[in-house]
Amino acid sequence: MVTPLAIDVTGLSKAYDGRKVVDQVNIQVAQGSICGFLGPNGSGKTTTIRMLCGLLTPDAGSGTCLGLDIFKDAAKIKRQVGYMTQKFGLYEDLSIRQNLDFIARLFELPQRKDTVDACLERLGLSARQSQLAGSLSGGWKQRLALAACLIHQPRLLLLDEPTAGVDPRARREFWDQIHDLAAQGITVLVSTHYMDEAERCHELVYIAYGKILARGTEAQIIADSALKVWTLQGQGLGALLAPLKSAPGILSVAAFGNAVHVAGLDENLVLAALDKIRNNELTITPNRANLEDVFISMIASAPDNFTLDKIRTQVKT
Ligand SMILES: Nc1ncnc2c1ncn2[C@@H]1O[C@H](COP(=O)(O)OP(=O)(O)OP(=O)(O)O)[C@@H](O)[C@H]1O
Repeated sequence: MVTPLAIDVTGLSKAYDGRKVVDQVNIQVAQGSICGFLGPNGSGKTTTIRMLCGLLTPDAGSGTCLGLDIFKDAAKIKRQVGYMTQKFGLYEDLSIRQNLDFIARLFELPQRKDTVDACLERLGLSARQSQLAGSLSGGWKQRLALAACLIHQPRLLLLDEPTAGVDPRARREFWDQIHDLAAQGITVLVSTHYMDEAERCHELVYIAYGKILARGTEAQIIADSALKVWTLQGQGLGALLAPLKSAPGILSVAAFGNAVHVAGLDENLVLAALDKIRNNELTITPNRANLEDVFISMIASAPDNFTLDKIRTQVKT
């Protein structure tokens, strides 16, 4: 049986002041799947998410969220989607329970007290329910924010960098919750800058300069990139980084602990660059690309719309 799509949009576009910040974006996410939405700052993730949940009207495109038309049924979509914004959006001078009760009123949920109790219980917030939201640590604030976007039992969660600034343990607990929710059939589209979180997603979409550059599972994206990577270890690595970065054909040079990853698409060019710095102190071994190598290399080789815009303006004037 084919799993229905919770998100199925084509050609989504949005421009601000004549500049396309989301450009012909297609996203399909199967129901119950966790899709990681990655991309550098300003690449269009928030704008896309806001178009999906009906908060922003696309300039162009078509499609459905939860089977509802993103243009005609925006109000209905909003009621069935949980949207967690980048910034903590709850009332700091209300307690955890009061915040959840407030949201339950907004959604006009029946049996409000029982609903809030169940939500507190589900997110492990019952013992802290009287604590003011403003006095919570980052991890607990994030848990409350997740509770707030789950209270009306949405079928789709749109999470915009939900774990920014949260410690590793709280992040791990958060991701365990996300997987529990997906196992219950809830679909999740989550934007993140953390590669370990990307690895916990069922599938990934990578956007840069408003355009989707890659999609698929982690393994598919790495294989499709055809990126060649070598690992360098040894003395004096620090001094070699600058010359390597500027060598032709090198798309990414990154230190990982005591090793450096050097990546490029053209094996001959990378090997030529490595030959120039080769010495007896260095060990150079071919390696498997990781997601970070792939994404950094994609940015290095992607056309920068904003630079292009600048050039076009200069040409006109
Ligand atoms: N209301 C707006 N008016 C003008 N420009 C905007 C507006 N909202 C977003 N932008 C611009 O659109 C581009 C995409 O922004 P968006 O917030 O969608 O990126 P993002 O991928 O979510 O970034 P980040 O990872 O930093 O959150 C940016 O250049 C941003 O400055």
